[in-house]
Amino acid sequence: MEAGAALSLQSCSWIGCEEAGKKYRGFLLFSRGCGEDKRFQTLGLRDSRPRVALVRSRHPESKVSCCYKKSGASSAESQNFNASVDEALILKRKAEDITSSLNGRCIYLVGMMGSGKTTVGKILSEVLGYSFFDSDKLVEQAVGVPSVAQIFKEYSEAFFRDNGSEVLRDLSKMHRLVVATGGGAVIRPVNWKYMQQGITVWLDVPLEALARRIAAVGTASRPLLHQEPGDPYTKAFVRLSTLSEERGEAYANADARVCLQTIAAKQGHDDVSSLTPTAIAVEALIRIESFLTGKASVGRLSYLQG
Ligand SMILES: Nc1ncnc2c1ncn2[C@@H]1O[C@H](COP(=O)(O)OP(=O)(O)O)[C@@H](O)[C@H]1O
Ligand SMILES: O=C(O)C1=C[C@@H](OP(=O)(O)O)[C@@H](O)[C@H](O)C1
Repeated sequence: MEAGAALSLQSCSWIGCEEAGKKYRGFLLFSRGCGEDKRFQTLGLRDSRPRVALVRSRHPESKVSCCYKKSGASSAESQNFNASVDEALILKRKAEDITSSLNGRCIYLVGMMGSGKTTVGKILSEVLGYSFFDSDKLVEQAVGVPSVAQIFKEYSEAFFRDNGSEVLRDLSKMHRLVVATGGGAVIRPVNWKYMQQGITVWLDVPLEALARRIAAVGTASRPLLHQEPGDPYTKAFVRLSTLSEERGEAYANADARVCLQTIAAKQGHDDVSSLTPTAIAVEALIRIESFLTGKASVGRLSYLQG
């Protein structure tokens, strides 16, 4: 289903699209003209569980964003995500270059917690004229619990992962979406089956940078980091190291790899913390283009066959 079909249902209405007609028959879709974090709404109960549906984005038109102010950043991490006008133009041109070969296929961003899937995903969605979804937020909506941490606590990690798979399955039937997946989505082979309906992109960020970013915002929203002792940076670094070892092979299954160290090297330095999300988004488009033109693939199916 074209996401736009669902997205075009701005006000209170019954779902009329083909897929919704089959699957979500009889559910009332409503939109309150809300902001970007409320582009999806819980519908109603089917199989005794709430479902999600897409509603119109307030900003469906393609546009270039070049300034991102982080909220809640510590002074050490405090920075404007200022992309230069050049970067913003390069991003726009690159997006125009690949639009026709993308042909509406969805983009699934995978990577460790804090790798920038949400931040970069929003930029990509805007410049491509796609809609953006965070699969964890859709799980929260579907379960009716406001945070992933609370889902882990009240139910279990397995319950969270089951719901994550259902969300990915539903999204895989749609087009023109950028999806920021949860960092652990890659561990379930069935999720790859869903994500490979579109193009998967791995944001490969050094552990030190991940831990720095997570320490800046705290570990409260990331339940897998709660158990470790120590200060937020150490907690994050220790746990992320183990997770990264466990998952390295899984991330490498992505169609395109965006390696921050490589981008920094291209820019003539080795400091990944100076890379703007826009520069990372540009690299993502370059890698997607290489994948589409058959010039590069990190290894589709290798994880599933292994
Ligand atoms: N390029 C970047 N440089 C510095 N900080 C970043 C960058 N990209 C994202 N961040 C910050 O890192 C944190 C995690 O980013 P987020 O996009 O939420 O990651 P994910 O969705 O992969 O968990 C956020 O505080 C975000 O502002
Ligand atoms: O790596 C993981 O297993 C997880 C990553 C989190 O998502 P983000 O990658 O968006 O932080 C969230 O799904 C949950 O805390 C588990």
